[in-house]
Amino acid sequence: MSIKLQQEHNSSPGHIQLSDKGGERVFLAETFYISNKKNTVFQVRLTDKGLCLRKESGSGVKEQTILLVDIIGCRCLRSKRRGHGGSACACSALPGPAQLKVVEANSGEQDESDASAYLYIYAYILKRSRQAQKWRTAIKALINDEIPKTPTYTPTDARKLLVLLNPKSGSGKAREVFQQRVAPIFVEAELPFELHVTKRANYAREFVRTRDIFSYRGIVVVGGDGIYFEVINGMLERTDWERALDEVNVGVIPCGSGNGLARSIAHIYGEPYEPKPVLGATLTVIRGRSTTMDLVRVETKSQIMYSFLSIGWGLISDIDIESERLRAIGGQRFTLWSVHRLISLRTYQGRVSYLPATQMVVTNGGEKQFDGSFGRVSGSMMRHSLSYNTALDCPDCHGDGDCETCDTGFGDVLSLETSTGVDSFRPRLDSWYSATSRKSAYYSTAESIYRSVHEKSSQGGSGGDNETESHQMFGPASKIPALTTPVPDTWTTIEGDFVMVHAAYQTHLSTDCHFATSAKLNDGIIWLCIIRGGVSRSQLLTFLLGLSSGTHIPTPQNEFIKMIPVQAFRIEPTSGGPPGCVTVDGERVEYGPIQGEIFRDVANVMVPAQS
Ligand SMILES: Nc1ncnc2c1ncn2[C@@H]1O[C@H](COP(=O)(O)OP(=O)(O)OP(=O)(O)O)[C@@H](O)[C@H]1O
Repeated sequence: MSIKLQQEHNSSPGHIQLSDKGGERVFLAETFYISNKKNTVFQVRLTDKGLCLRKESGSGVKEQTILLVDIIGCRCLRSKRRGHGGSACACSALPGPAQLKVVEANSGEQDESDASAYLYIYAYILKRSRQAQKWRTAIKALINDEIPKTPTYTPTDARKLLVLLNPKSGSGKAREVFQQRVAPIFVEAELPFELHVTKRANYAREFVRTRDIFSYRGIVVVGGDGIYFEVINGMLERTDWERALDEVNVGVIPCGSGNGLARSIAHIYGEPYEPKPVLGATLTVIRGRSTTMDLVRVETKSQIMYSFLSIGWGLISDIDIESERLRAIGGQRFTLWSVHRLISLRTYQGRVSYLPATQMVVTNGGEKQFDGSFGRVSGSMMRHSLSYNTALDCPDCHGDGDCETCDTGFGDVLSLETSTGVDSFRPRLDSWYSATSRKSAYYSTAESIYRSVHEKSSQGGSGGDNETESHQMFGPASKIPALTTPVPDTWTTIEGDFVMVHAAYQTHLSTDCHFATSAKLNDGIIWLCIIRGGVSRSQLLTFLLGLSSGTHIPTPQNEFIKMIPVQAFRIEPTSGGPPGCVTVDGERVEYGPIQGEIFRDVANVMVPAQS
C-alpha cells in the first residue's frame, strides 16, 4: 500500500519532540489533509509503534495504525510543474506518482506556485517540503532502530547492494521480475543497488572472487540455488574468504525452479512464501537483517566445494537433473519426473558411511537439539594453501570497470546510485575484470593434492575464459579423513543397493519439497536420508507423496527408509552400476565418491525480522 498525505500550507515548522502518551512514545503529531478531500482531516502521530492515522470526516472518526515493521520507506514529493515533457521513466513502476503528477522534492521539476508537499509512505503488510521532510526523517530513523534527533536523515550504510541476476534461472523471467517487482520497492525504500546480469555459468562466481565485495552492503542473488552456490563458492575462492563470509551477507530473491534456500528461510521464520515469494524476499533484503548459516565442505575425486543446501545420489538427484529438459514449465517439472522415475525405478550399488550426530541434547522444552560443538570454526584456514589468484580487481581501475581494459561494452548493469531514487534508476555501462590462465591446487589437511577444473556448464552460455580455469579453494580445515583414505571405525558403514542417499541441511530442497523438517540454518546437523534397495513401490510412492508436506519419513522408521542426523558422511558408488546423478545444491557434479562435513555458523544469510 502507499499512503499519500498532504501538509497543511500554513503550519509552522516544528521540532521532533519526544513525549509519552498512553504508554507510547510520540515523536511527531500533526494535522494532515488527504488530497482532493479537504473536509477530511488526518490527525497523525508517529510513535515507537508506527504511524497512527486518526481520520476525521463528515461520516465520523476512524483510527488506523501502520506498524513500523510494515513500512519500508517514505519520500517527499511536490506537485509537478505543468507542461513538462518527458516520460515517467521508472516512476511509472511506482504505484501512484505517475497519475498524481508529483515529483521528488528538490528535483527542479516541481510546481513552485503550488506550496503543497506530499509525504508518501510505502508499507507492505504481508501477514496480517519541510514538514513532510521532517516526518520522513523521523520515520527513516525509527525504522533503522535510531531515535530521531535531527531534521536530516543520513543513512548509516551508504554502500550499494550488489545484485547478481541470472536471466536463465527458472523459466527465464528473472530480469522482468526484478524490473517490475523488486527494483520499484528498492526505489521506494531508497536502497541503492547495482545490478549485474550474469552472462554465463560461473559468471557470478568469478565476479565475487575477483571484485572488491566489501564495497557493497551485501550481495543478493536473483535466481535459484545454483547462483547462490556460485556466490558462496566464489567467496571461498578468495584469500580473504574468512572476512568475506563474516562481513558480506548474502540474500536470495527466488526466481529459480527449485528455490530451496528461499523456501527454507521463509519456513524457519514463519513468513508466508506463496503466493508472493519475491515480495517477501525483497522486504527481507530491505530490512538488512542476517543470521549465520552452516556450510558443508564437499570433497569429490577432483574438487572441493562448499554447499548450503544438499548433496544427493540417486532418485532425487536424478529427478532434479533429468527433469532439466522440462525447465520451461517451472517447478512442476519435479512432480512430472518423479512419476516417471517411480515407474522406471533404478537402484545403485555402493557403500554409505556416516559419523552420527551423537551430541544430541534435550532442551527445556523437551525438543531434541544438537549441541553443535563439532564443526564450529576456529578461524583456521586450510593448511598449506597456495594461491595464484591474489589480484582481486583490475590493476588499472581497481574493479570500477572504468578503464579501457575493463570496458567491454557490458550494458547489462543497472545502478541506483543515489538515495533520491527513480531518476537514477538508469542503465549504465560497466564491465569487470577477469584474470585468465590462473593455476592452483587444492590441499586437504592430509596433504593430498586436489586440482579443481571448472568445466563448462552443461547449460552453457557462451563459455569463455572460465572453461579450463582452475582456482584454489580456501575454507575451514577439514576434520575428517581425505576421500582417498578409509573412514574411522567410529563411523557407521552400510553396503548394498540404494535407491537414493540424500543429505540436506535446509528444511526444503525446493519450494514443494519439505525434506528435512527439523533442519535449522545453523545447528551443525546434516540430515542423511537413506532409501535402500528392496523398498516397495508403494513405500516409495508414499515417500514421494509425503515430500511436499514433510510426512515422507515413516514413523517409526523402517529398514528401507531412514533419516539420520549426522556430522559427516561419505558415499561411494560401486563402479559399473547404471548411470545416475550426484548433485551438490541441485547442480550435477562428477559421478563417483563424495563426502561432506558440516561447519557451523560460517556464512551469513539475509533473513526476515524475527516476528
Ligand atoms: N547467463 C547464464 N547463462 C546460462 N547459465 C547461467 C547463467 N547465469 C548463471 N547460470 C547458471 O545457471 C544455473 C542455474 O541457475 P539458478 O540456480 O539461478 O536457476 P535454477 O536452476 O532454475 O534454480 P534452482 O537452482 O533453484 O533449481 C547456475 O548453476 C548458474 O551457474
